[in-house]
Amino acid sequence: MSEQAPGVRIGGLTVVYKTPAGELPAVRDISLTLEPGSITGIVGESGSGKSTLALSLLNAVQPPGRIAAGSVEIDGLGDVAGLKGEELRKARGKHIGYVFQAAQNSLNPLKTVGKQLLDLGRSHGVEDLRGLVREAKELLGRMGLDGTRVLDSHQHELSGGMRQRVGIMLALVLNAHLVVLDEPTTALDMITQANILKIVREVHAERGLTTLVITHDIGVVAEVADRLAVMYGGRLVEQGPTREVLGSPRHPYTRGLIRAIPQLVGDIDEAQALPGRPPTLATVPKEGCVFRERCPLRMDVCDDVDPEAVSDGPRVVACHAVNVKEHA
Ligand SMILES: Nc1ncnc2c1ncn2[C@@H]1O[C@H](COP(=O)(O)OP(=O)(O)OP(=O)(O)O)[C@@H](O)[C@H]1O
Repeated sequence: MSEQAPGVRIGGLTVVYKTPAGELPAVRDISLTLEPGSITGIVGESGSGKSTLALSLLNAVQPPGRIAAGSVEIDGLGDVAGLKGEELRKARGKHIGYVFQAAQNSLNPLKTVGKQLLDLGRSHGVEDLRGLVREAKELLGRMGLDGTRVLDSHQHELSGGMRQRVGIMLALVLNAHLVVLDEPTTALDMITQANILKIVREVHAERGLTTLVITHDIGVVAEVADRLAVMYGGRLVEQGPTREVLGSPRHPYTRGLIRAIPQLVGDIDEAQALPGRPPTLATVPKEGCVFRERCPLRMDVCDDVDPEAVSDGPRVVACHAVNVKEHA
């Protein structure tokens, strides 16, 4: 892969998990482009399929899950949905930096962070291991940690927030140009969170990265992302430039998500929780719109016909009610 920010084109991606009721889709027919050099945020409530989509970028969906259809084209790597074995292992880490959702718990409890860093470097053929350690310390220092101390520590000696920052360091240290951050700031207090998001933005700009941030917290996306994609029940319901989507959300789900956030609404008394609960794999409707059970704009057609994603300039919305209104 080139030393520049790669573009990523996800096309018609469907990922299923095997369940007692058969194989059910957690991600269904999703198409999404990550422009080179952009930060894209994916938001949605728990269970909407965000992590499954992110894992597909590394072809790392584990059984009982599998990519059932579609492609994930990454510039310089080709369709990673078709990569296997050694090729795939090399692509991970070196080309794609990844912070897993449970970053606080993903370190090896028996080895110091420094030893794990060296293992990571060796397994990706890094020759200048001293340089790697220097880089790791620099990144940890920027995130407000004492790099030397952290590298000498075992997992149990670090707080959840410190482990999370170690996870971010490990995702960035190999100089991958595509970086996927799954809930990068969940264990952090507000001030540390703001600081980490600032560093994510800085490193993104300095190194020329393409970055994907997965979060249930729309405030995080508002803070960092150029583009925003909203997932519900395994479908992408709305996407567009972050400012436009947050400023004038079109899909009723996006509107509901935004109305539920006091910081974005501007007044805690105005914030209204989104009624109802998101579907699970077993309850997500197989036909029609996945959001209809909670939708204030529900129409008859929503029961039978899955709304198509309709583009309007940089905005894309999949909703019968919105698209009828705006294209009438
Ligand atoms: N290993 C698995 N086996 C069966 N179902 C799974 C498995 N992993 C995830 N799922 C289901 O797939 C759906 C999507 O899960 P996923 O973790 O991708 O969502 P998410 O939006 O990232 O949610 P969260 O923020 O809670 O992680 C959920 O209904 C989840 O229960």
